[in-house]
Amino acid sequence: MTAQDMKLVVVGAAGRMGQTLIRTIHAMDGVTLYAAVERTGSAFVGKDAGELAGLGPIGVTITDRPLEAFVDAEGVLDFTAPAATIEFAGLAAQARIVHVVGTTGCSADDDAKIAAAARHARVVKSGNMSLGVNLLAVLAEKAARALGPADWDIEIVEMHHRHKVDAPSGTALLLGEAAARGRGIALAGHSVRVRDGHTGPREAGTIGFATLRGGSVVGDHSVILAGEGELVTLSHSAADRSIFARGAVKAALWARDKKPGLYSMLDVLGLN
Ligand SMILES: NC(=O)C1=CN([C@@H]2O[C@H](COP(=O)(O)OP(=O)(O)OC[C@H]3O[C@@H](n4cnc5c(N)ncnc54)[C@H](OP(=O)(O)O)[C@@H]3O)[C@@H](O)[C@H]2O)C=CC1
Ligand SMILES: O=C(O)C1=N[C@H](C(=O)O)C[C@H](O)C1
Repeated sequence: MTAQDMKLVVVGAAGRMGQTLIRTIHAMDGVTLYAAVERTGSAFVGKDAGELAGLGPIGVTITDRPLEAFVDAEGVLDFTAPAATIEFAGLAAQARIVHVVGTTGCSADDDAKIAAAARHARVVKSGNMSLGVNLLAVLAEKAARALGPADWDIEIVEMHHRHKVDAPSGTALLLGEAAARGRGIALAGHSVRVRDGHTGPREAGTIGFATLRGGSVVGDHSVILAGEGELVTLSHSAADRSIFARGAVKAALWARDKKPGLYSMLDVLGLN
C-alpha cells in the first residue's frame, strides 16, 4: 500500500460481489480497502473483511456505519440492492466521494434519485462492469443500426444463477438500450419483457427479452438478430465475477479526478 492508493469502501461486503471486490482490491495496485460495510444486524459486522473473503486477516473490520466509513474514503463500490444503493448515493454525495453503482433492478424513481446525487458526487453506474459486455453493447448497437426492423427481429436472452432476484438482468436491459439506440427508438415503448399464452404474431420493431435462471451461472447474455433464413448471434459469457470487480475498481480510479456527474462504463472504457 502507498500514500497515493485510492481509499475504497466496499458496501454489501459479505455478498457474492462484495467478497469478490475485497479479493480484487487486495490484488490490485493503486487501491486499498479502507472500509467494508454490511447492514445493521448482519452476523458479519465486527468480523475481519479479509477473513470473510478468504484472504486471512487484513485488519479491516466490517462496520454497519456507512457515513463514518465514507467520510475519509475516496470511493465506494456498491453491489447491493436498490433501496441500499439509494441510501448510499445520498451518503456518498454528502461525503463528496466517487460512487460506483453495480446494483441492478433499480426503478425509474431510484434512477432519478441516483441522478440527483450525481449533482454532488461522481457516480459511475452500469448494469455490467466488464469490458466484454460493454464491447458487446457497442456491437449490438451497430448491428441493430445495420439490420433494420422490417426484416430483422431482435431478441435478448440471459441466464443467471438461481439466487438472482431481478429480471431482466441489468445487462440485458443495457444491451436492449444499445440495440434501441441503434434503431433510433426508445426501448421503453418497444420492449416485450414477457410472453405467455396466445400472444399473436411478433410485432415488427419490438425488442424481446427472455430470462433463464438456474444453478451457479455467473452471467450469460446473447443478442439475437433474426432475419428470414439467417441468424446473427452476439454473445458474452462470464466465467468469473472478478471481471465485474476489476471493472468497478477501474471505474473508481477513472472517476477520481472527474467532475460530479453520472457516468457509464462506456465513458470509463472510452467506448462512447
Ligand atoms: N453491474 C455489474 O457488473 C454487476 C452487478 N451485480 C448486481 O449487484 C447486486 C448484488 O449482487 P450479488 O453480490 O450477487 O448479491 P448478494 O445478495 O450476494 O449481495 C448483496 C449484499 O448486499 C448486502 N446489503 C443489502 N442491503 C444492505 C445495506 N442496506 N447495507 C449494507 N449491505 C447491504 C446484502 O446483505 P443481506 O444478505 O443481509 O441482505 C448482501 O451481503 C445485484 O443487484 C446484482 O445484479 C452483480 C454482478 C455484476
Ligand atoms: O446478479 C448477478 O449475478 C449479475 N447481475 C448483473 C446483471 O443484472 O446483469 C451483471 C451480471 O450479469 C451478474
